[in-house]
Amino acid sequence: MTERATLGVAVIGTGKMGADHVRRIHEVVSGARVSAVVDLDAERAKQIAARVEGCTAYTDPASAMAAADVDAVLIASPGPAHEAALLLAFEHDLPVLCEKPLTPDAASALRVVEAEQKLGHRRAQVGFMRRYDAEYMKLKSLLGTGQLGRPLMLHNRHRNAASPPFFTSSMLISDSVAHETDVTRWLLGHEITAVTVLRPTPTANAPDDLQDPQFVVFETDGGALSDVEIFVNCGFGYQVQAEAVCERGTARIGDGHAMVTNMAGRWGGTIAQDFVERFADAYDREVQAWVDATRRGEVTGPSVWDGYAAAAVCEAGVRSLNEGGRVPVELVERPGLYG
Ligand SMILES: NC(=O)c1ccc[n+]([C@@H]2O[C@H](COP(=O)([O-])OP(=O)(O)OC[C@H]3O[C@@H](n4cnc5c(N)ncnc54)[C@H](O)[C@@H]3O)[C@@H](O)[C@H]2O)c1
Ligand SMILES: O[C@H]1[C@H](O)[C@@H](O)[C@H](O)[C@@H](O)[C@H]1O
Repeated sequence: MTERATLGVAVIGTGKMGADHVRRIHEVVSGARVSAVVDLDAERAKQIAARVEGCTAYTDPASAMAAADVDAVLIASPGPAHEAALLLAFEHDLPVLCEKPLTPDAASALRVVEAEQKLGHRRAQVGFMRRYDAEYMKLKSLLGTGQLGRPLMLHNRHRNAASPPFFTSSMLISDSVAHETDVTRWLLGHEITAVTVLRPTPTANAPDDLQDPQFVVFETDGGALSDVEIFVNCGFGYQVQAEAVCERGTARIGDGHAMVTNMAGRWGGTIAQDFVERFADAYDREVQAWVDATRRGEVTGPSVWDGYAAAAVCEAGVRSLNEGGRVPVELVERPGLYG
């Protein structure tokens, strides 16, 4: 298959993540250029477009996707807007990189799976970027060697310095723990079969009515347990850690000891302050891999099925959060398109 010339990408949503992806495609990634940006906020779209020569600002995704210089779409609008943008991209048969979550609930995610199946070929990759993080990749490859034996448990910690004003208790699951649903499925190669969410007394540092932190337990069809401490107003920085406990040993990532200093009777390092800093390399690798695959006419990386499975697990998690107890996860049969 011949490689396409430079890929013209439309970035939909130019907030924190979308603006960072525009910078990435413009300055870091090879083989692509930002030919369009879309934001409901016209002023914001114009400001971001002005950073890239030849980039047009739009306020609606349909006009951008119809433009002659748009070959592919990167969706970075909020989760509830993803379904409409994905279905529109499929109508134009355009390749898509869609930020997580695929959609915020299982029914809408399933509609996306069905729409892609109708196309008859994979078109979209979901932005579960931890699969491209050097530390997670090392852990995945170690588990793959079998040296540690069968994984029994996975302990995950996911801490944000502060949550944005629009964050709700359900979003700790559907927006944040969405990452650990994918990490658990990907690292262990198991499906998650049930979710239990426990509610410690909230921190006084979270906005009123926000259940923060939460403690989540996943059960898997391979008999493993994966737990997640999700704490989005920890105050001190951005931390993502994982420890696999296996039959013959353990392996841990995310301690972030890039440099340790000793000074004035103390030792220590620094903690990243947000995801843009902590996962910078992973986002670069993810977007480059998407551009390269797209130019080869392929779709690789986390699939729409992975996005649907994560949405179904998160929906069960939100039910457990609101109603209490253990909630089983029901998935439809996996279509052949997803192997
Ligand atoms: N992979 C990661 O680590 C990571 C990190 C942060 C955010 N995200 C994801 O990226 C997406 C965006 O998050 P963010 O933090 O940048 O949000 P944000 O609120 O900073 O930005 C969203 C932008 O989208 C615009 N918008 C809203 N609805 C739109 C629509 N229908 N069409 C076009 N534009 C629209 C808003 O005006 C805003 O500028 C979310 O899905 C989020 O979960 C992923
Ligand atoms: O949308 C963001 C993003 O996915 C981050 O990676 C995660 O740490 C945050 O909790 C979430 O709100």
